[in-house]
Amino acid sequence: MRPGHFIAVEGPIGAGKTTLAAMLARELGAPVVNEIVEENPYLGKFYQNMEDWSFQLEMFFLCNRFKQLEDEARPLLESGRTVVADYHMYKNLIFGERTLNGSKREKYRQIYHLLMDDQPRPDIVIYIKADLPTLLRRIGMRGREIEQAMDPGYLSRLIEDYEEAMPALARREPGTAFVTVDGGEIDFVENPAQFREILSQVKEHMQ
Ligand SMILES: Nc1ncnc2c1ncn2[C@@H]1O[C@H](COP(=O)(O)OP(=O)(O)OP(=O)(O)O)[C@@H](O)[C@H]1O
Ligand SMILES: Nc1nc(=O)c2ncn([C@H]3C[C@H](O)[C@@H](CO)O3)c2[nH]1
Repeated sequence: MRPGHFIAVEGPIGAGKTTLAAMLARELGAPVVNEIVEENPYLGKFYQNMEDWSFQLEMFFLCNRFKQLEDEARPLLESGRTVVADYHMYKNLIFGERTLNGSKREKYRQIYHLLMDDQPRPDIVIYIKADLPTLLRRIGMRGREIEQAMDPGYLSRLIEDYEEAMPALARREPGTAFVTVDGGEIDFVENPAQFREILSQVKEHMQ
């Protein structure tokens, strides 16, 4: 059987990852792995006081993603299915490097490698980039209460972090296909032709 593909959608907060992952999964008849948001006990506290809560929050995301990759994605991929995820494991490092300092950052890096180095890695990554006004508008529209306290400066730094991290990931994993979507320009929700264009690029990499 042709082995399944592991497709990850990435980008800064509110870029449209979950939305695009669901649309792609539907078209490809693939199961989707979504990161856990609602049951996260630290996210609201973190947006009110990042310094106090960053380590707990990053560890929570890391452990949840480890469990999902291990328990959900791996068995599906091993059975030959294609899987779509609304995150790439590398996201943990992007956020961890931004929110953690000193010895906590170093400990977190070590735990990241311990947990993630032997996890299945996506072979197709879709990077949705978007500018600050677009992200702020979407986060506002989505209206998750806890996110309304988010510092726009944090979001703006994350946009820059992603702009550095995605090419770095591409260099580190030359076998991985990257599709970049300009989320400020391309509207895959409102414009079906633009969604089909993304889908056809993904399908090309699945040949
Ligand atoms: N291309 C788009 N056009 C219009 N609205 C969009 C578009 N993409 C996403 N949205 C809307 O923007 C909001 C954020 O989208 P979504 O939840 O998919 O982002 P995300 O990247 O998964 O966010 P997070 O980083 O918080 O997980 C949602 O309300 C969604 O309906
Ligand atoms: N600090 C931090 N580290 C992560 O690994 C991480 N992954 C997601 N998020 C935040 C963004 C959205 O508010 C919300 C949903 O994506 O959770 C994160 N925050």
